[in-house]
Formats: sequence, structure tokens, C-alpha cells
Amino acid sequence: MKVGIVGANGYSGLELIRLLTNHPVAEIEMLISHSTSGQSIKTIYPHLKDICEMDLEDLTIDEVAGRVELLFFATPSGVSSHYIASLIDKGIPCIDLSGDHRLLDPATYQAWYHKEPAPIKALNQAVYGLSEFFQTEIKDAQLIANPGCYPTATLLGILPALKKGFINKDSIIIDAKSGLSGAGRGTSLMTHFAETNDNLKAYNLGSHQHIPEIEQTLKKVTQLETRVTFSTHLVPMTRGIMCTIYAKVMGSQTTEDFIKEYKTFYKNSPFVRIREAGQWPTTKDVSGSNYCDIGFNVDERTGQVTIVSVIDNLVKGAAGQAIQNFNLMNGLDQQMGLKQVPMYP
Ligand SMILES: NC(=O)C1=CN([C@@H]2O[C@H](COP(=O)(O)OP(=O)(O)OC[C@H]3O[C@@H](n4cnc5c(N)ncnc54)[C@H](OP(=O)(O)O)[C@@H]3O)[C@@H](O)[C@H]2O)C=CC1
Ligand SMILES: CC(=O)N[C@@H](CCC(=O)OP(=O)(O)O)C(=O)O
Repeated sequence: MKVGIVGANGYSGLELIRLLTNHPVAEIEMLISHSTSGQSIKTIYPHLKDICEMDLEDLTIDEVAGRVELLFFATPSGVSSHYIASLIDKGIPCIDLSGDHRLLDPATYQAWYHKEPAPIKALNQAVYGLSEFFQTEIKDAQLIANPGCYPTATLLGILPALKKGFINKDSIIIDAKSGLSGAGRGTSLMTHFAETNDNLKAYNLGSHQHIPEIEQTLKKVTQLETRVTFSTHLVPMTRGIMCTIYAKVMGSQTTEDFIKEYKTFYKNSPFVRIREAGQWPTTKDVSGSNYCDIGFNVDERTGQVTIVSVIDNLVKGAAGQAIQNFNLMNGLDQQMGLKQVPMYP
């Protein structure tokens, strides 16, 4: 099945190339770039020599519609919204890795992203691609709004406990940390080596665009209206996200109760791995893979639970989950092309 990647020279696009190269069904037909069309991808990324040497091309709707059967968008917010409605009209399903189609309410998008929202028709067609929760809708979708990296780790970590009534909905605090590839390939003072190496930075406290995405999905799955405290930090490493989630336990549930509940909840979810008591996951445990590893500790002195959820931001947080959704949309095994063993150490 022929696919194209818009934003192929960025980090998430590059991760799509890495994973799709070994996918048994998907075949990369077009690599699309805004600023580097005409160049070979191997000129930009020499590590792709003899693996993928295609030239980058411009994005032209008619050309794309004639050549590919599905298009991935790995572009910054504010780009895919200009193209996707026309592509869907031409019968080309799209998987959007950006935030443009995740928020149902256009005014909420405008308020948190400070950009023009996507057309309402496209927003109404979009299915939120948190693969473990919305498989029925994903199977029939023409447009997938692939979740943000932080929301993926956060939601997989919180949802079973909130759904089961194990935690108080008004007590949720998410302490989130990301490696620098989460900010994309572009250079900035924020991600400059001398500013980030040997340093820890909090950023966008109270204003991060993933806050409404997390609250919208908590509501969709549990019907509960929540307000979460969500704090993002930059960590001087390349890949990985750790969300350390704190909440008040509702009853007398123990660490073992959480572990048992989550193991049952995710028993048919091959990419979610639940840790035993006293074993908390690290970002290296999932690096380069599509796994989300989750560990727990209930502090009986304070009545608080700590949930630690880790993913690789570029795999389960972006390209890997996009391919998991591609598999589901096409009736394939959700693990197809995604059985990479994590890279450790
Ligand atoms: N990095 C991560 O861990 C994650 C990223 N995402 C989301 O995925 C998307 C891509 O992120 P990431 O790969 O990190 O970003 P990068 O900055 O590394 O890459 C962005 C890509 O978008 C292209 N692009 C930029 N402006 C335009 C434009 N106006 N029109 C067409 N193409 C454009 C760039 O190509 P060109 O040089 O041709 O302009 C580049 O290939 C973003 O929406 C991001 O939020 C989601 C989850 C995780
Ligand atoms: C480290 C870092 O900067 N991470 C990015 C997350 C990228 C992402 O997933 O954002 P979208 O919702 O726009 O797709 C951030 O905090 O904005």
C-alpha cells in the first residue's frame, strides 16, 4: 500500500521513514518537504544511504491523490489543516501527527495554539488516535488525529484508574519530562546545547497546548469533567518522556490493587507493559520501541498514588502510534512493523 510523508525531513517524519522501511505492507511512495524539495533525503540524513535515497517533493494535492493511498502529516501545527479537508474529499485518508485535528472545539484550539483552527467538517471527521482506547472508531476512520507525546504517556497512565474510580478526579498532578527531540529539529535558544546540557528547565506551566487534549480525552472516556495540573520539563537527553502522575486514592487501594487492575485493563494491549511493585520504569526501557511502561506506588501514609509512565516520544509518542493506527485502519495486526526491541543501554 503506497503512502506518503509530509514533513519527511523533520524528526517525526524521519522516524516514520525508519519504521515504515521495515513495514511488510506500507510502501513509501512520496517524501514531501516544504523547504528541501528536490534534494535527496540521504543528503540531509546520510545514515539513510542504501536504505532510503528518495528525493523530497513538493506538496501538490492532485499529485499526491494520484500516487498515494494514505498520507502522514508530520508538520508543525497550523499546516495540515490547510490540506487535509481537500485530501479527504479526494478519498485519501490522512494520519495527522500534529495537534491540528485533536481538539473538537475550534475556539479551544485557537485559545491554546494561537492559530486558525481546521475546518469544522474535518474536525468532525477526525478520530483521536489513542490506539488502546478507540480501536473501533480508528478502524473506520478517514482522518486520525494522532495524540501528542505527553498526552499519550499521561492518558495511558491515568485512564484505567480514573475509569475504575481508584483516584479523585480533582487531585491529578502530572509532572512531565521530555528529551529534546520532542521539540523537533529546528534550532532555538530553548534547545541550544549550552542552555540545556547539565540543566533542567520547566516550561509553559499552565499554558501547554496538551492540557485541553488531556482533559478532553479524560472526559470522553470517563464522562468526568477534570482540571489537571500539568507541568512540562526539558531534560538533557535525546529521546524519551516520563510522566510522573500524582493523585489522591479514593478508597483503600494498594499498589498491588493498581497493578492488578492495570494488568487486567491492558491484557489485550501488547504495547502497554505493567511493572511489578517496587519496579519503576525508565525512559531507556522503551527507547526506540512502541512500548509504554507503567509503574505504581501507593503511599499509605499520605493516601496518594504515584504512577510513572514512560514512552519514546518519537515512537509511541508520534510515528509508532501513527503506524499502529495505520495498521488498525487497514485491518492489519496492530503490531505489524512495530516489534522493535527497546535499545538498551
Ligand atoms: N518530536 C516529537 O517527539 C513529536 C512531535 N509531534 C508533532 O509532530 C509534528 C512534527 O514534529 P517534529 O518532527 O518534531 O518537527 P520538526 O521541526 O523536526 O519537523 C517539522 C517538519 O515540518 C515541515 N514544515 C515546517 N513548516 C511547514 C510548512 N509551512 N508547510 C509544510 N511543511 C512544513 C518541515 O519541513 P521543511 O523543512 O520542508 O519546512 C519539517 O520536515 C509537530 O506537529 C509535532 O508537534 C507529535 C508528537 C511527538
Ligand atoms: C520538548 C518539547 O518541546 N515538546 C513539545 C511537544 C511536541 C508535541 O507533541 O506537540 P503537538 O501537540 O504540537 O504535536 C512541546 O512541549 O510542545
